[in-house]
Amino acid sequence: MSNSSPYPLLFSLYEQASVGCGGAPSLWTHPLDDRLQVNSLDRWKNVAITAEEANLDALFFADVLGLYDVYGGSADAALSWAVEAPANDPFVYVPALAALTERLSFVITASTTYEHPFALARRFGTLDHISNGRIGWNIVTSYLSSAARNFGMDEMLKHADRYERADEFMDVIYKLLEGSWAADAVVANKAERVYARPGSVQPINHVGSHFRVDGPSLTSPSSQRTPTLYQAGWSPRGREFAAKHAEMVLLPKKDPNEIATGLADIHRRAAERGRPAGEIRSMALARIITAPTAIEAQKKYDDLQSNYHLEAQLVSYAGDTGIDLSKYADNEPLTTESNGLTSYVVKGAPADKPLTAGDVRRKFENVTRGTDLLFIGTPADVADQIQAHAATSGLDGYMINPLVSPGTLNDFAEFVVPELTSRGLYDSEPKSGTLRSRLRSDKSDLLASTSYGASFRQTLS
Ligand SMILES: Cc1cc2nc3c(=O)[nH]c(=O)nc-3n(C[C@H](O)[C@H](O)[C@H](O)COP(=O)(O)O)c2cc1C
Repeated sequence: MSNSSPYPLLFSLYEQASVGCGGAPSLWTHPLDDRLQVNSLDRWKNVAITAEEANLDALFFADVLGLYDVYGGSADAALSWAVEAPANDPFVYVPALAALTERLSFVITASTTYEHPFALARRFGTLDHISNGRIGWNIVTSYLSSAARNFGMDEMLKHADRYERADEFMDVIYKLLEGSWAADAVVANKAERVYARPGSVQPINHVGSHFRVDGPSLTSPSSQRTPTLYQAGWSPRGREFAAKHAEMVLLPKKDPNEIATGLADIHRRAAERGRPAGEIRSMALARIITAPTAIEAQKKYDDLQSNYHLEAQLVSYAGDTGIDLSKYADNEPLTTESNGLTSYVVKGAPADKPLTAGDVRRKFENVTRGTDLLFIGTPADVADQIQAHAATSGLDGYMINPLVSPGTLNDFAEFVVPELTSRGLYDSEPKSGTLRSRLRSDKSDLLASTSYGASFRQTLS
């Protein structure tokens, strides 16, 4: 475990301002699902308030910047199935939701490939102020060619180039948010007629391969300064990035032993940079199907299965990986080359038997997908499964990936939270403070002194 005491576990809610949320792209068609209300703030208010009342740590917003137009060579199927479409801007929802809640934190996905670090630092700085430090950033490099074409590029950057740009992006963010305003910069004294000490606010004069930014930051330091940093790199380059920057890593795997090995590798890489294991917390996405009895839970599963559609899943797979299964017959061997989400490519066939399109289709035949972590059964069964998974994987917590909204969240709050609480696995006491202070054992609001980002404080303040 990454912390001295692994319990209680952390729990957040995974969402996307979309109808066909990535993890369950056809289940918005379920009669009880309310995702068609994506454009209504009331719908999001209900989600946020339920999450806050259940004492989840954070509401996480995934995001994409283009349509899923790989399957069948067009966006038709993605639009028809609403696969990660529409894609509203989470930055617009979060200030409203922060005003409607007091304790819940919000993690927003933002891309280092298509944002500009100066503008993003300003937006995060402002949001962190008005939410009292309840903001996290899911740092992504993006994987859709359609996004590249929306931002004036012919095709997306190669995987390694995306991470290289991301590293420089982070330097600019740290220079602005950690370095450009010293701790004593804001005086805010009406009698002396001084807001900020000019000498304590310094330009950053950043000149790099991708960005030229004079600075300083346009926002004064917020309680966290840099938002709490989430990241989900799994490739060797992605893990190196996580080891350098992330405070929360999201593991795109379900097998607890595979997760444990990946986590150990990230922690080893972090240790080489002087970062102790406890500085990097960890979560995986989890699906939960629960009801008071095992028979009712199985009925819920069957009901979800009858509203699940393989084609929507294949549209999602095509967008994630760039591999279009509509072009392959079942027995055809499949490429596993990807410039997209390399870790999402279904692999695993022995060398002498290439993976076929049929193998991948079969993997996605059921609603819980062969690739996803599922906890199913009575509340006690689910708690047993979570406990066993956490003990083997070493994860600090789970991000609930709703199958049906708001049903999955309501079931978790009603059935699973009391069971986990009674076992000491869930902290159901209302928690206040910044997002970072909730994740860190020392309760600090600021980046750890051993983090790479903190090094920009000394050089520039
Ligand atoms: C829980 C989770 C959430 C993710 N959310 C997003 C997202 O919202 N937008 C995005 O572009 N990528 C998202 N990703 C993809 C990651 O940012 C990353 O590209 C992926 O895990 C592969 O990393 P790798 O290329 O280093 O293997 C997510 C991954 C995970 C595991």
